[in-house]
Amino acid sequence: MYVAIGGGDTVSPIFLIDLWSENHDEPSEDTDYWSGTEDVIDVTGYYDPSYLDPATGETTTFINATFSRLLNTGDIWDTIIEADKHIDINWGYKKGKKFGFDEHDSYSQGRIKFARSADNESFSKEDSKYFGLAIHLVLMTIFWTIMAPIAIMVARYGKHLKCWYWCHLISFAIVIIGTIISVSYAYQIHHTPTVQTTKKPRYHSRLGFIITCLILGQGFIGLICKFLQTKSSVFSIISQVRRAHKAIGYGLLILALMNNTYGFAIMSMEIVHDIMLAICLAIMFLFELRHQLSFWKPGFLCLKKLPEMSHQEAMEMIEKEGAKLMFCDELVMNIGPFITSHPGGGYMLRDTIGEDAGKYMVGCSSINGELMPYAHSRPAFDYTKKLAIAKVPYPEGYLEKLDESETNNLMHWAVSFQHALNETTRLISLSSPHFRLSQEQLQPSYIGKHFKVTAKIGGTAISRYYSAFFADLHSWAQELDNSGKLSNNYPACSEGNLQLIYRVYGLGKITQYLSNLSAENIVELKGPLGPGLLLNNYSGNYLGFAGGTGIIPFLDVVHYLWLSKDNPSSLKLTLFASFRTVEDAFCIDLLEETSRILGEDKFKFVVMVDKQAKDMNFPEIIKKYAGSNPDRAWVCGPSGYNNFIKSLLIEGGLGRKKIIVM
Ligand SMILES: Cc1cc2nc3c(=O)[nH]c(=O)nc-3n(C[C@H](O)[C@H](O)[C@H](O)COP(=O)(O)OP(=O)(O)OC[C@H]3O[C@@H](n4cnc5c(N)ncnc54)[C@H](O)[C@@H]3O)c2cc1C
Repeated sequence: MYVAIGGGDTVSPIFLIDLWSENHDEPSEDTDYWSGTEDVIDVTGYYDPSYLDPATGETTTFINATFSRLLNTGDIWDTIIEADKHIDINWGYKKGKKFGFDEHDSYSQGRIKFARSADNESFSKEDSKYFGLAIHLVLMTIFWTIMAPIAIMVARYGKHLKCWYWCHLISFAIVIIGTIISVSYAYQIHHTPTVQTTKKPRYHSRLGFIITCLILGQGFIGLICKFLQTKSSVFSIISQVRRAHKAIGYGLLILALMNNTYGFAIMSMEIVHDIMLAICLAIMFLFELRHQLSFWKPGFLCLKKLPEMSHQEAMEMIEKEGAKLMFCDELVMNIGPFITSHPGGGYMLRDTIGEDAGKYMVGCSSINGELMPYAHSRPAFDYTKKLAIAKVPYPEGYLEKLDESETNNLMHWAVSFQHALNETTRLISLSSPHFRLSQEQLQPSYIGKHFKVTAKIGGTAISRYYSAFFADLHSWAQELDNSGKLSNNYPACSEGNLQLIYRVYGLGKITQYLSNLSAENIVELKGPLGPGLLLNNYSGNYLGFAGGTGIIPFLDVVHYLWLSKDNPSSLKLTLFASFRTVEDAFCIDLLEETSRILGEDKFKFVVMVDKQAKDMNFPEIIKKYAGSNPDRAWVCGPSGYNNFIKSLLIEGGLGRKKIIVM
């Protein structure tokens, strides 16, 4: 209930009007509302603008107003006054002739008790309700304009930080609990029947109610999301729950910021709110811009300061210390703190420790081959830099640099020639005026490394990886081919040229691009990259599993065995090669003939084409070989194939650390 008291600039009678307002807007008369009645009765008193205060002897203004009102008027637009209980009262006044609500010079609030006896009367200048609502406003501002955006930004931009999850969880736990308490408190001190509420308070309370219900659910979904990311390996469920959590989170933030707008408007403090909201949105916008465009790249700058670490050293850390390391091109990443934060689920990273993740990042492989390959976004590539703990130097001597100013990060090689090994498989020979492939004796550590080919296709840069090899297939075939049995379809390797073999896919982006290149066309390359076979010396007993073009890294091992046939060497390889069709197979006669001449105790070669694998009970054979305790097993093929072989090897008793998945 408002009671407006009006007067003039001369000693005059006063008048009072019974008004109602829920917020700090101009109130309307009760009679303007539905079923409202004028309930101020028996008004007497006067307004004296030059009243002589007997206490101070000074002239001042004085209002004397006496009126009656039933404690319970029965009008829903009047507060029920309970006798002997404190109620809140606000007042404002102004000097001047004009009567209005927006020009009060002074205002304040307090508490008053309408007492049954004089002893019980009380009045104090303090308004508990106003104070309570002000606290609610401050808390909601802190929670939703500061803490919630920080918690969201930590989750969006800080997943590489160890503490991000706890920051997110604790911040939101505070926001959730704080909101529920503050909203309940605000409702307790300010519950008003819906029919009495005007537009802004009504929207404010309804939105507040929706937010309070949603935040509890959101907290619960957040915990489920974390549980699934940590424990589950069902990608579709993880991704749906994560998306729901994200969508509700953003929705909640928008609703809460809208509701803060109403809250501030009710308190007539729009300007404060607008400034805070503008700052909050500007900060969020800048962070997002940076995230999307990477215009400020601390990760990139830090890269130069990273210590160097070889693939071997990183693998030792994995084996001996249980470090959770992974490679991405030249970077060594510590993915430990990130495992359960990976949007696709922690299982994806757990399964690929020790592997080069570049293939998953660029979208030419998917985990276990179960999903469609997914080309990661630019921000995801930035994460690899943030997670990097070291940089692998390019192997010295692999490529001879003819021009020291050139870098392996971005090389341009020209096509010398392309040669069809079969209907779908091509050998491409590349030359460069700035680089030459090593002509020295082949270092074991070079074997199995790959190069990254990048091309702009349809305006987008697409990258794929291709294994390089050193063996000169032509002279190898000639040396083997005493009886003229070989197909002799092998091109001679030009000195210093880089050789890649690729299978052309009908819809394959990069293989279509490569197959359309002619002599002298330029190919953009980065490399050599990847751990390769991690061979330290030419000794040991190894198992090799090659799926399709996965046979390429093994060519150099077998070629070494061939070249060293007259020297005693303790290197032994058993190689299983699988092809989908006979037409897909290549270099088979070369490897079979080498095996026949060297003998199976040096190089055993088993080649299978699709159905053959079933006929010969391939899984049992793999398990048997795994049980023969080789020094290491190399698995190189599409990710589905790799995963299949890896699990059979583990089932057969070979330790995970002995299996190198390429
Ligand atoms: C370390 C490493 C080394 C490698 N070495 C070699 C190598 O030496 N030689 C070699 O040939 N390959 C190699 N690969 C594989 C190579 O990187 C490419 O994945 C392969 O050449 C296909 O690339 P692409 O761009 O032509 O095909 P992509 O465009 O990636 O398509 C691949 C296949 O998927 C199909 N496909 C694509 N998109 C869809 C879709 N939306 N729906 C259904 N099907 C689709 C295509 O038709 C094609 O059959 C290697 C991979 C890795 C990780």
